[in-house]
Amino acid sequence: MSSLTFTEQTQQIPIVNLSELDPSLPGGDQWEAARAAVAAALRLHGCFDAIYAPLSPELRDSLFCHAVSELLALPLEVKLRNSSDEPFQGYIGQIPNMPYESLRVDSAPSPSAVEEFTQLMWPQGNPTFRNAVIAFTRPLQDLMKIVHRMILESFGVESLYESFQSSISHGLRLSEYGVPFDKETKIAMVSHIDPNLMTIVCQHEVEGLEVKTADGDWIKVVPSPNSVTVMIGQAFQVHIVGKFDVLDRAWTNGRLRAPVHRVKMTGDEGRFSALYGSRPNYNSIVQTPEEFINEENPRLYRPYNYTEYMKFRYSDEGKGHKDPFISFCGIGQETTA
Ligand SMILES: O=C(O)CCC(=O)C(=O)O
Ligand SMILES: [Fe+2]
Repeated sequence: MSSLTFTEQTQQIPIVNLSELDPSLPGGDQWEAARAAVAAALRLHGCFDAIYAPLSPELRDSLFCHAVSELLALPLEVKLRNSSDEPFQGYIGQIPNMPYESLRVDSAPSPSAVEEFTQLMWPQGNPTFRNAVIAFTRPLQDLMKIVHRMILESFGVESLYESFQSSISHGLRLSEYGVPFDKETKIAMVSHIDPNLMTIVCQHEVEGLEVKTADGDWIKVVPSPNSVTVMIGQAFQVHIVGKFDVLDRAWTNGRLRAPVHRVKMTGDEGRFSALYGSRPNYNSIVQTPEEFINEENPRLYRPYNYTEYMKFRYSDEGKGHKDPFISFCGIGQETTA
């Protein structure tokens, strides 16, 4: 018998089937119906579960049953080679009271980038790992293109799609969670909003991801072998900004919201997840397009340098702010530390 409460069991994030769609062939009844469902889900929750058949259970198995466990089992000094000048863009781990480790394959599924990462970890080569990462990430890249395009279309700015795509970078983060040290809260990753544009989360068997609703309830995202979870990040919120979408990220009755989420592990098993993310290019400026600004919707965020924001967000100074994002680029909004 499950120990979940009635409320937790009955709430779930929307599910949208995008299996039959091709990012380079937008349009048609099926596309438009799916786009309406995606737009509604992102307005309400900032996320949804995408069923996407090209990401087959076989591709997921070859990533999680072999590649991820082999990577995370490497000695620490090898994993530390996955370094980056930008905060949280390479190896993450060794955080006090947090049994969590994670590495990032920058620019996956580009074969040369994945090969470079593989060589860094296994100088003798590891074609099985490289191929599993490329095969797993390719459909995720298509899925992300579909959702990016649908978002721009749903706001009538599809003409910005090509320039938007060329202003962003991608990466695959592979993570392992041990059983949380705090047996009471069972929190494995504290609640947060992703700073990037979009994250697609693939949970492997063991659940943990939870998303906060506008009413403040936590919804458990149950892993399924056929779906992945698509989430909006803060930078997209700036691109597609809503008049009311400030400080508390309240339900805006309109535009998109970047959802607050966390990882909570209730069982006694470890957990793997893979996150495919898009973010603005290194040192690029994130700016709400003029198309979204008018008298009723004044600019809410100053144009900001994404890399500089990442540095601020994770600095001692940034951590002291209630909402480092608003402090960094909010216009006329509360900035109290
Ligand atoms: O592992 C997960 O399910 C989500 C992790 C997450 O939210 C993050 O790394 O930002
Ligand atoms: Fe996150």
